[in-house]
Amino acid sequence: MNICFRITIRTFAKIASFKPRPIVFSGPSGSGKTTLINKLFKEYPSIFAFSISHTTRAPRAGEQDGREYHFAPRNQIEKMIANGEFLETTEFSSNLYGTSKKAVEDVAKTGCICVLDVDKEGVKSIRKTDLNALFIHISPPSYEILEKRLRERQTDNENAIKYRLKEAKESMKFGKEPGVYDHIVINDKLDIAYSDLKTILRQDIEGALQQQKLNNKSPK
Ligand SMILES: Nc1ncnc2c1ncn2[C@@H]1O[C@H](COP(=O)(O)OP(=O)(O)OP(=O)(O)O)[C@@H](O)[C@H]1O
Repeated sequence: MNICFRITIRTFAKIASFKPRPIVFSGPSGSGKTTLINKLFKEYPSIFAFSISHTTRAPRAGEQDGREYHFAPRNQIEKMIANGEFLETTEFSSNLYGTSKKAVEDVAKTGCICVLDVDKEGVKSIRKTDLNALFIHISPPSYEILEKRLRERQTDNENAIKYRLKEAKESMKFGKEPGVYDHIVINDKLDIAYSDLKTILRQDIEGALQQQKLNNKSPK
């Protein structure tokens, strides 16, 4: 076999074999998940991507089916749930929301690392599936600092803050349960938390960057 041909086969084998694993972020509201995820997206715009969720809620002005969400009627989503097509679902303000396995696979197929931001129920559901994901818990340095950050964020009224703080206690307890999360990042000083996160994700990021280089070099 000619050497060039052998190298090409090896290259294609590499391209076919590498599939970035999804990263599941979870932690109390206000712990800094969005802040840290946004930093990853900013530093690695071609590496990380969100999957597109399904929802029964009506599209808002400017939203497009298949871009912000897959908009679908309740009976269709319920049928998909019954077929085991979802990794996790949740009901909020009388609307169903869910992340389908296909939506996450679609991201992996592009060579990007799929980012999921879910609550503890979502973590429990995804843990039960065969999705080879990495689970990261983002934790505030303390409950008191979490409360301070939620108040300073100024996005919620008093009732919403009280609700988030109540949920946070459960989420912080859940974060310490053995075997649930692969890593815990304490978000005290933002730069340090981000650097810790990048250390955890170093191999995933390098793998995806490598993959994208191979994809760009491969014959079209
Ligand atoms: N290390 C940090 N130090 C100080 N403030 C921070 C830090 N990380 C995040 N914040 C601030 O705390 C607030 C909550 O952060 P963020 O919105 O990212 O949390 P979240 O976990 O995504 O919350 P939710 O689940 O409600 O979306 C924001 O105002 C953010 O700017």
